[in-house]
Amino acid sequence: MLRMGLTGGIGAGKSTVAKELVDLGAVLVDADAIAREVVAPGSDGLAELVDAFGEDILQPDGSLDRPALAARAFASDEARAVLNAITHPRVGRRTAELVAAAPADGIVVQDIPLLVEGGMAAGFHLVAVVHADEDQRLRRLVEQRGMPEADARARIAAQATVEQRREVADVWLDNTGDRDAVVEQVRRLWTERLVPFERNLREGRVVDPQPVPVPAREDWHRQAQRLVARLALAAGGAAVRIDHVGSTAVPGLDAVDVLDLQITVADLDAADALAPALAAAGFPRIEDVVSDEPKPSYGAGGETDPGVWAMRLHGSADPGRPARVAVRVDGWPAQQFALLLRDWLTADAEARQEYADLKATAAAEALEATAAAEALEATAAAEAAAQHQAGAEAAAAYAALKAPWFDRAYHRAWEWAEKTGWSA
Ligand SMILES: CC(C)(COP(=O)(O)OP(=O)(O)OC[C@H]1O[C@@H](n2cnc3c(N)ncnc32)[C@H](O)[C@@H]1O)[C@@H](O)C(=O)NCCC(=O)NCCS
Ligand SMILES: Nc1ncnc2c1ncn2[C@@H]1O[C@H](COP(=O)(O)OP(=O)(O)OP(=O)(O)O)[C@@H](O)[C@H]1O
Repeated sequence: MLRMGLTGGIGAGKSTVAKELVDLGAVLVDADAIAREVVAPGSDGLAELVDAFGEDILQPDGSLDRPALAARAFASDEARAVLNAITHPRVGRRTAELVAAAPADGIVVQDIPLLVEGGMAAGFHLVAVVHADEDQRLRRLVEQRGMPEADARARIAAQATVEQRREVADVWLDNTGDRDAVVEQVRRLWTERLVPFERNLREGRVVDPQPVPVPAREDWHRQAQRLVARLALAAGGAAVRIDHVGSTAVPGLDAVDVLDLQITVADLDAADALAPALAAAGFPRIEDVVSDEPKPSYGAGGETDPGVWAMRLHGSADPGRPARVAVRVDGWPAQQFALLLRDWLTADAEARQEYADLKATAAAEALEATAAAEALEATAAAEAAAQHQAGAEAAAAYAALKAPWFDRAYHRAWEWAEKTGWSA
């Protein structure tokens, strides 16, 4: 089951997006609807609200007078905290029941207005934020919903900022245009990302990146932090630390668009025990990698023993966000070197340039191999197979190129570490 969190400020267009996703086949779990259910007449939720706020919040028929409660709740932070403390745990429990009842191969969309405020983002495979400018939202709420402007403003003031939502957004749905424009974005999201992501998740398959370096992207760091948060939640106490490593963690370095993450664990048994949780969170295991790491030809402290380069490798199942997750043992050379390489390349412009050149050469070779494969194959399936083969050849060519460079780099980086007093 793939779970996507859908959020956005009041009036941004969540319901509009959710409706389209349901039409496409998603299972919707709507937090606003559940929030109504848990305070329905006769519920213990409603009884608690009356205890806290008084009989004034009831209508003559005994049901909740929503405008009366809203007037209290959005007038003070304290009152809203009391309201949230009563409703949110109940909403959480009911949500869990509904999600558990969804089909195993379902794509579950959870529409949660307060996803960011509640710090829930890391619990989803993907978070989509619907965005419209504040004055646009106000206009829509006032004109189409008949909400008094002051009420709409009070709710906006009680919610997260645009910047806070950007932090958690894997997908940004722009609803500043007309309805058709956002619906088109939703359809593309569904076919290009959600459907293949769900299938990959179910089949334990990871996505491969395009093997071509792209200019360094400023948001790699932020994207990586979102994956780190997801991995941390999935790994729990087994993770000693989780870091963004590899080329995308070096500011300004052009790189293949695949995020490298490293989970540090106490030992390889801990790495193995983590595999099911990582797979369920969207990072299936790739294979047992014993020694795909650069092995220096000399060095102190056991670095030449292939055993201490052992790790477990996972990859992202999300077609929109290729990533590799190496699970390595605390203090072993490979775990230390991943952190050191990132910091050394960040500090040493010359080394960074050498490394960028190496990547560019490898990319040119990959392109040649791909072009040759395309020229040979006529059918789509054969082409896909040939592409895969070309990808493997390109990877092998890259490995052959990079091994000697890494062998030297390992020692250069450690020399730099000693000189500067670096520690992980
Ligand atoms: C205060 C209540 C009675 C007002 O009811 P009303 O029918 O006017 O609004 P409705 O429930 O349809 O919510 C509309 C929108 O208001 C915003 N909103 C609602 N509750 C909150 C809140 N506690 N904090 C910030 N914004 C909120 C959301 O954007 C939501 O989508 C109601 O919103 C409520 O019970 N809120 C507490 C539960 C809650 O937090 N729900 C939001 C998602 S779990
Ligand atoms: N692109 C659009 N153009 C014009 N009106 C829109 C557009 N998108 C949504 N609306 C309208 O704006 C209002 C708010 O949209 P919607 O109900 O989808 O937002 P929401 O985020 O679910 O709101 P809430 O936070 O109250 O649940 C609705 O009346 C909707 O019909």
